[in-house]
Amino acid sequence: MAGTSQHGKAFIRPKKNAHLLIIEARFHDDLADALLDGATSALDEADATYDVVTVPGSLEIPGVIAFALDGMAEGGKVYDGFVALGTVIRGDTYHFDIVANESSRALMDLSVQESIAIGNGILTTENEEQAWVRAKKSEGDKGGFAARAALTMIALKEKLGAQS
Ligand SMILES: Nc1c(NC[C@H](O)[C@H](O)[C@H](O)CO)[nH]c(=O)[nH]c1=O
Ligand SMILES: CC(=O)[C@@H](O)COP(=O)(O)O
Repeated sequence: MAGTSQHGKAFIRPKKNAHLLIIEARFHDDLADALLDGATSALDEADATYDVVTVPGSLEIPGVIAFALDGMAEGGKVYDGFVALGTVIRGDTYHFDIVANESSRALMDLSVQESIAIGNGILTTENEEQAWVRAKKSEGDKGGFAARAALTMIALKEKLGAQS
């Protein structure tokens, strides 16, 4: 896979034991297993804890983060960061563009407007083959990448003094 590297220097870990929410879309079930495997392995390795919420498709992921933020504001469970996992594979219609673009747009809006740490592990590929290369922990490990990106954002939030 072109451009694959561990990007090791880009990742840092938070000082605190972070607790994250993984939201996984299972529209493509087997690929979802692979992404989740990578993400949970990365969080385990960093001694982070996590809950997992499952949704039907990637378009539902940002809404779940919004629900969790509402819950936190009401005294519910606190999450230091979020990991979004899903796979969008191009079909015959414009639906691909809607799911791929809108899921990421909403994640970016949440990230910037709510000042929250999000790792975006939603694959957007032309076909299943491309998706597998990116989802497998032993290959592209995009689930692991998204989890490490979320931990890095939590650490940067700590470093820059933002309140969680
Ligand atoms: N086609 C894909 C979808 N589509 C489903 C939507 O995400 C959503 O669940 C539906 O529109 C109901 O609101 N989702 C994916 O994650 N991947 C796809 O390839
Ligand atoms: C997200 C997609 O593109 C796909 O699942 C939908 O396929 P289609 O455009 O053929 O309806």
